[in-house]
Amino acid sequence: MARLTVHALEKRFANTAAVDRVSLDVEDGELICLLGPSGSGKSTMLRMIGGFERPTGGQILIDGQDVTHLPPERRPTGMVFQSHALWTHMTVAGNIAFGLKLRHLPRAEVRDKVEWALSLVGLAGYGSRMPYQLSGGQQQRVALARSLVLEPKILLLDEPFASLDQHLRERLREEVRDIQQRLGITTLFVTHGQDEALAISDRIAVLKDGRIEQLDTPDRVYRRPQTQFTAGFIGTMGFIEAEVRDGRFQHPDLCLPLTVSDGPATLALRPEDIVLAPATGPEGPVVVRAVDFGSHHQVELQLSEGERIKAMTEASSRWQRGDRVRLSIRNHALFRDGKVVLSSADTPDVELKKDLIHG
Ligand SMILES: Nc1ncnc2c1ncn2[C@@H]1O[C@H](COP(=O)(O)OP(=O)(O)OP(=O)(O)O)[C@@H](O)[C@H]1O
Repeated sequence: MARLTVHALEKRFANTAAVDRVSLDVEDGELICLLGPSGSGKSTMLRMIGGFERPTGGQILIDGQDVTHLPPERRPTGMVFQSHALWTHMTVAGNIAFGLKLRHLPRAEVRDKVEWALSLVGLAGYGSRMPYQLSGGQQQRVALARSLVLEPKILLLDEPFASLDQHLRERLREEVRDIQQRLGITTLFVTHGQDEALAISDRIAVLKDGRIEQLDTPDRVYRRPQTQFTAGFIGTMGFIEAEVRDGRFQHPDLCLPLTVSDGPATLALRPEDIVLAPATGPEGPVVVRAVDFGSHHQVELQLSEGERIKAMTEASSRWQRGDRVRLSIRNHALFRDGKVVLSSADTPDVELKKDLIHG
């Protein structure tokens, strides 16, 4: 068990800050996903923590010890990269034992630890195989075992399953989460997959342009996004722009009372927070696409001002292209200048929480 503290960590390449004075505390046994679009600085941050990239500023502490300037092999960290990078001329057991042999451990101890690591990743009995005799998923398991066998205090995973197909990726990330929880190992996991982050994290750090936009539990990142960027990046979100005047969001398709000051604002709606009913007149949003996903339908709507938003409806719903609807809204959030000014999930006001029907 260990605690990782990153303080004002910075990496500048010429004029750009790939990581821009980021501070982060990862608690004992916690798994934090670094989530963000391509180029947001996730890998650079992880590589600095692992010792593979030299910071241009800031500090990295593990259990209070400053490791900022130590080489990778002198840090209590284990890193797994996107490409497995196994030694092709060595057996699976040889790959896993390599780091232990550098530590000059007795042969019997090495053998026991390799067996332990192999069974931990579900590859008991595979020790004598060569890497080319394994599937991509099995090779990544070996890469994970090779890291874990050294019993690092901090596990660093850089998109470890990005090259695998979706089903395998889902299975492996669940296995990694199980192993991580069983060992109680403090972990940073880089991904640009929001599903992956939501599925396995204790907390998610949403990165944008080298900075943390929001650091929160998956539930809060999804339901209480603090910035419009986070709201749009995690899950599906529809945005509608209009004026707030006289305590109402002034949009022809929505009659929404809001307790915020007057001025332009952006309303954000999740598909599952929109309820559809048949329109009572010739006006209102129109269905432009209805897709059957089996478990539910997704209905794309064009609003009166031309905006498009998505609604999720029950599998039994029968909406078709061209249908006119009226909207009811459950949870919603309001943004101004990219920052949240109101989130109905945070509002104790019962009036705001009950369905609001177009009036
Ligand atoms: N060696 C380098 N030299 C110059 N710029 C670099 C170097 N490495 C990374 N960068 C830049 O730093 C920024 C962050 O890159 P980084 O690889 O950390 O992002 P990322 O979020 O991991 O992206 P991805 O998801 O595509 O891997 C990018 O703008 C990238 O172009």
